[in-house]
Amino acid sequence: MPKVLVSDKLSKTAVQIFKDNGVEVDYLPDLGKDKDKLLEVIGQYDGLAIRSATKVTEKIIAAANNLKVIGRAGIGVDNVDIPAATKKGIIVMNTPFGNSITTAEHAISLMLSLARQIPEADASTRASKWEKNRFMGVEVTSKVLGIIGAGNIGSIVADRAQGLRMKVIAFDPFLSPERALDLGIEKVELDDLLARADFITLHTPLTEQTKNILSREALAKVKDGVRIINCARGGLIDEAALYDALKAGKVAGAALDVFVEEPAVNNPLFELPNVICTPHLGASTTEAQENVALQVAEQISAYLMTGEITNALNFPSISAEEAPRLTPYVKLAETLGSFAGQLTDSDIKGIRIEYEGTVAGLNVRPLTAAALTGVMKPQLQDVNMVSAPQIAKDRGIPVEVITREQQGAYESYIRLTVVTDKQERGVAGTVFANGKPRIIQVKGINMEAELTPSMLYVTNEDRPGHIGRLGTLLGQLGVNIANFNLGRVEEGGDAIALVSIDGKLADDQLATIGKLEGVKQARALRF
Ligand SMILES: NC(=O)c1ccc[n+]([C@@H]2O[C@H](COP(=O)([O-])OP(=O)(O)OC[C@H]3O[C@@H](n4cnc5c(N)ncnc54)[C@H](O)[C@@H]3O)[C@@H](O)[C@H]2O)c1
Ligand SMILES: O=C(O)CC[C@@H](O)C(=O)O
Repeated sequence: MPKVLVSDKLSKTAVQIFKDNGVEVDYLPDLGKDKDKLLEVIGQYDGLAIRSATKVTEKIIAAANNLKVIGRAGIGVDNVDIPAATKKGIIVMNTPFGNSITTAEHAISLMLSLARQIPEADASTRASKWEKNRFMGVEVTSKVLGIIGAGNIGSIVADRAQGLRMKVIAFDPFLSPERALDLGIEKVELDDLLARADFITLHTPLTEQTKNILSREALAKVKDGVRIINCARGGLIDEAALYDALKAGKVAGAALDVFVEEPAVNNPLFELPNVICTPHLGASTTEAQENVALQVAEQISAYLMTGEITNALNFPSISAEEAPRLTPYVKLAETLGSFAGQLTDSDIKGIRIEYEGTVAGLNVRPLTAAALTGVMKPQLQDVNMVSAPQIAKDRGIPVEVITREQQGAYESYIRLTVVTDKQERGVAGTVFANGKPRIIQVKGINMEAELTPSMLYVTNEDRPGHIGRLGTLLGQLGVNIANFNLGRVEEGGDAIALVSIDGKLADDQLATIGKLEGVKQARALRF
């Protein structure tokens, strides 16, 4: 039974879902904050469910020898070292929609709080000051709201702001004009947004491009008296520059849910009266926390129990319907890769994978990942479908994928070609009705062979007596033949024998076979 650790404070709904799905679960909501303890125990788990407190660093991942999946109950995965997880073959998934409405509502709440200085007015009233003249607010109706990042949350904010009769403009290089039209918002450049917005709200992830998107220079370009809201990530605004702009009155107010350093305890911005702060509460509603806990537990369970992949950030999704249809082809692709990988000694210059017929209509990305796994496994023990594409990329191995409709006799087949300096070696296979992979062609030579755990691969010249000599030699070596498959280019040309044998060939047995008259190459293959 797979075992999952919940190391952050997730709704207990998650625990019940894991149990209902047959997954063992340890709910230790404070463990994530204790790096040393986490390092000590992580090796026991197949899955890890987190929010933002657990930092899944390279060191934690290195110690996570059984870990297959990390699930973030939320959106941002900046607390997970995704490249390290990918290299180790660990799926990283999030729940991209579960807290979007809640976060958008928090942004709107902060905007209205800024407009009417609600926190300060509240504090003053409780202090028995009744400062009715001090708190003069602004209306939001007809004001321009500038949204930076119009994705899931940004577009919900746009919708709610339109309900408040605001004019919404957005800067998002990935927002298509059609989508902007659908949302009823005006797509603008950043400088235009800075110059026109009465309120600016940020909804992008923190990336190299978005870091300090509200920099000192950008803040110098804003409309005087703008109000800024950040419910996305600390680091999108240059906090020192914001401090100066607030002090100078260039920015009338800022409402911040997120900070460069979190937990934020000594942030200079706290001194300013025109700043409203919340402690990263964007996703903190009962509804959102139920949603994300439920989703992450379902997603992790599905992956561990059935191989279904949803919302993975480092692997293509595989739906519950697709998973059973893909399984035999995953096996075929990995087997073809393994076949070619075991026969490849020199540097790989490229890999070509052709999908023809029905298989070409499936989601071929997992199949390609499986084929690459097969090719690389003989050289690298720790490679799997998650890490293989990245490893191929890191090693500069170009991977070409071709899909086409059925042209030949087979309803479906996959051909994998490994290109080296010396040659191109192609191997093709299909899946028969029993779901088992079968080889149908090797190096352009047609043959039909089922792949069994232990095989002998021999290339030779097609000469009379060769098969007899090979059979006799195997008998003399005490090797039992389970199946003998043959193919040749033409009479007297290159030929291949693919022999299923019982047990494993020893090195000296293989060397003896290699010396047999007419044999060009002899290899032991394991599947
Ligand atoms: N405060 C919280 O508790 C809380 C809760 C949920 C999400 N978040 C954060 O909110 C942010 C947005 O989440 P989302 O679900 O809307 O993400 P999303 O991926 O749906 O949307 C992000 C948008 O940003 C845009 N973008 C990317 N780079 C950009 C750039 N350089 N300039 C302008 N736009 C750019 C993208 O095109 C996309 O449309 C994330 O950082 C997420 O972590 C915070
Ligand atoms: O888990 C949380 O409270 C915050 C989540 C939020 O930052 C997110 O990116 O989803």
